Amino acid sequence: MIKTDILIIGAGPTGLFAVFEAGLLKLKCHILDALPQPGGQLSELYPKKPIYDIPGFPDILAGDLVDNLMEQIKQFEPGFTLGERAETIDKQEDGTFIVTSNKGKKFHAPVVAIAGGLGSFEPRKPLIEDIEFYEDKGIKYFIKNPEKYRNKRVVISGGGDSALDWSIFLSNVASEVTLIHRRNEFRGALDSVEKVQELKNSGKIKMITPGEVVGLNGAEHLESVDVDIEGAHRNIPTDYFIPLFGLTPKLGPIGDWGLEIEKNAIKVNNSLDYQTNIPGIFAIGDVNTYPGKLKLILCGFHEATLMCQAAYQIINPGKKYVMKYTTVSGVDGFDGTRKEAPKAVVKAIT
Ligand SMILES: Cc1cc2nc3c(=O)[nH]c(=O)nc-3n(C[C@H](O)[C@H](O)[C@H](O)COP(=O)(O)OP(=O)(O)OC[C@H]3O[C@@H](n4cnc5c(N)ncnc54)[C@H](O)[C@@H]3O)c2cc1C
Repeated sequence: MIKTDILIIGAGPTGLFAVFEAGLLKLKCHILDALPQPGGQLSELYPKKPIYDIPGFPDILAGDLVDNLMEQIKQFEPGFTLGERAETIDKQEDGTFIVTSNKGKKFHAPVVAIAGGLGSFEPRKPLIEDIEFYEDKGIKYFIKNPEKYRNKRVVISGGGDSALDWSIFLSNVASEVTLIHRRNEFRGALDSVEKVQELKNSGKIKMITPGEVVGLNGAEHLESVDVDIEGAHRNIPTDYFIPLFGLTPKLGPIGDWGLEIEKNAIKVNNSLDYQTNIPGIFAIGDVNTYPGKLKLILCGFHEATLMCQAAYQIINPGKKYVMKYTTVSGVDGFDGTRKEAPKAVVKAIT
């Protein structure tokens, strides 16, 4: 049994930053994630994409943000259990919780913070015969490492941001990019649509609209796709077919924990601390919902911060906590490290 102060379910940016904020309050965290690596959507869906709305970073690659968060929390020595899914939760008589993973591992904590994001990632798959046969033999639903596609022929289908953004990105990597969408209009950001149009005009990508991939060919590996273009059929030789039709959000087992759920998200009390209808269980980041909710990384950071303050009160009932700036108090890592507050600042404020 692993014992900790806060069990965090989900190692996305929200869960990772919660470790830092908890550490400032001298609370220990253990993180459980179904994926084999930390970072949530950032590592799984777009590690090589720049993010432009992280305060203080004019731009930062998603993968680098995850690396930075891991570096920032190292001093608080969080425990990690990766590649295991939180399956069940049992409330104990003393109000604490025991969470059990799908592999039978048990975690005991007075506070559980669900930072499960979209839940388990389930790509929307097109209904094409034999599609399962070609999975990992030329069909990909996520792009993890764009280098895999260097000098390869790629067919992307979809009409949203992912399809547009990856077509733009891979136009500089792949030997040939063909973007296929079943309508003439795209749903993505206007500047991405314009960029794709420019790339098409300059011959850097091919575009087929309206069109739909309806058949897959190849003996051992995908060799070509059949496209229906308003009733006419065309065969396009390709090494990879990447249907980017979005993800079906699935809360998974957490959906059966007795939490109030609204549209696949966990309802929380946003005016205070992101606590759910079960005291001691919090939901932070993309997984929660409340009036005005924005699914953004920086909002997850904020929610994690307030959640930790409330967790402190549950773990240390009646103990008063006075918030101090890190510039004033410094940071005492659990690993014995100390980041000193600058002396001049301490003097000016105390
Ligand atoms: C293509 C794309 C581009 C984006 N660009 C931006 C941007 O520019 N700026 C921005 O602010 N946001 C952006 N976002 C949104 C941003 O990625 C999310 O807001 C952010 O990832 C939410 O973080 P999170 O930690 O709450 O959840 P997630 O990142 O989704 O992480 C949740 C983790 O929980 C785990 N998990 C779920 N259920 C369980 C379970 N039962 N047991 C164990 N583990 C579980 C999952 O495996 C996952 O690792 C983008 C999203 C996408 C898809």
